Amino acid sequence: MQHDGSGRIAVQNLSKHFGPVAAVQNLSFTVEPGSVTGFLGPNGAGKTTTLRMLLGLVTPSSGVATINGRTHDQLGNPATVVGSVLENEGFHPKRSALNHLRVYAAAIGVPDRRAEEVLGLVGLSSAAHRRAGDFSLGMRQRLALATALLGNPQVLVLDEPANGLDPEGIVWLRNFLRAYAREGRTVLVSSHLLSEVEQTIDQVVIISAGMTRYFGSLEQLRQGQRSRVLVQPSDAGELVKALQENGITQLEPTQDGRVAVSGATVQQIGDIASKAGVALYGMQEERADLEQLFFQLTQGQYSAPQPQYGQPPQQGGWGGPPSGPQQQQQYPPNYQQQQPPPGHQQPGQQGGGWGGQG
Ligand SMILES: Nc1ncnc2c1ncn2[C@@H]1O[C@H](COP(=O)(O)OP(=O)(O)OP(=O)(O)O)[C@@H](O)[C@H]1O
Repeated sequence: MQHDGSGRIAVQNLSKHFGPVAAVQNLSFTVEPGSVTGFLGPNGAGKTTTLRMLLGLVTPSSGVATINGRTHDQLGNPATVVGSVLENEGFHPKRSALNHLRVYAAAIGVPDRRAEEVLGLVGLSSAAHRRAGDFSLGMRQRLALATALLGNPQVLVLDEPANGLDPEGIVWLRNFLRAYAREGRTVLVSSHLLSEVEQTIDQVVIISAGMTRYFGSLEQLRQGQRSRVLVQPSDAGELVKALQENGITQLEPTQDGRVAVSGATVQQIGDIASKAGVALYGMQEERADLEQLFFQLTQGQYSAPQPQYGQPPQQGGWGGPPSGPQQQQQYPPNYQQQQPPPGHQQPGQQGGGWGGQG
């Protein structure tokens, strides 16, 4: 069947329920060719389920996931459009790497010589005649990637590809994926660790509890990092009151007894404290790194957010009622970017993981 050849992945209002478990809830995002997109979320966020729906392995409860404007079953010979490596894919342990690839090459109708080519692409030529059962985890991942590449696909979907790779392997994979994307192809890489893929990806889709939390460029996410000031006052209650009276309301107690103030400069805080007669014993500016931000965006899946000042006091005024764990994160508000940046205006998409094209 014809498809539009765009290389675009589109996920639109995708949901999947397993009995009472809402694994994926109304996810929408798009992944464009020419860049590496990270598909990020904590364990159990719904990444694998989303990727499996994209790859035609799980039927959505509602919504649709397409590649080139088509669902997986409409792609004709899918291995020539999308190569994937999903978790826990096995190889016949006694078969050599080359023979494994030849079997798959025959299955998708590509010539035998392609098996040798892809072994070279993933740096496994010297192990071509070794049994896959004797491979290390890193080598098995390379072999899975080689399998995914057999059909020379326009789209590559990898589930947690860095698992089992040594540092050298991670650098190699990073360079490989970036070069692949530079050829105008689409690369979607899932991970539960932002730090693991931060240097590889340009775009990012962040999900938590089956819902989209952020979707856009990594650069934009970086620029939006919120800084805060950690203040050690003589009287926390008085300082909080004074700041709130001056319209500064993003205040949280820290575990070490300080007050974390967002949305105000050191100078503003100092001036307000001084006018209120509150002595300050120290102020420290803290800039959230990307990993902290990722955690903030996704932590609602398992734990209640940090307590905040300002709402009906509890526990001596140190704990306002947090938003519930399943709510969209409130921090920072502009990160709930359901509106993608320019070039990402299409409704929904998602991607997959390490899935050797079977
Ligand atoms: N076949 C299934 N039957 C029942 N529940 C399932 C099934 N597959 C996934 N789930 C549930 O759906 C939710 C999302 O799981 P999923 O594997 O998609 O998350 P994930 O983000 O890929 O997590 P991880 O990083 O741990 O692989 C989890 O609560 C999981 O237990």
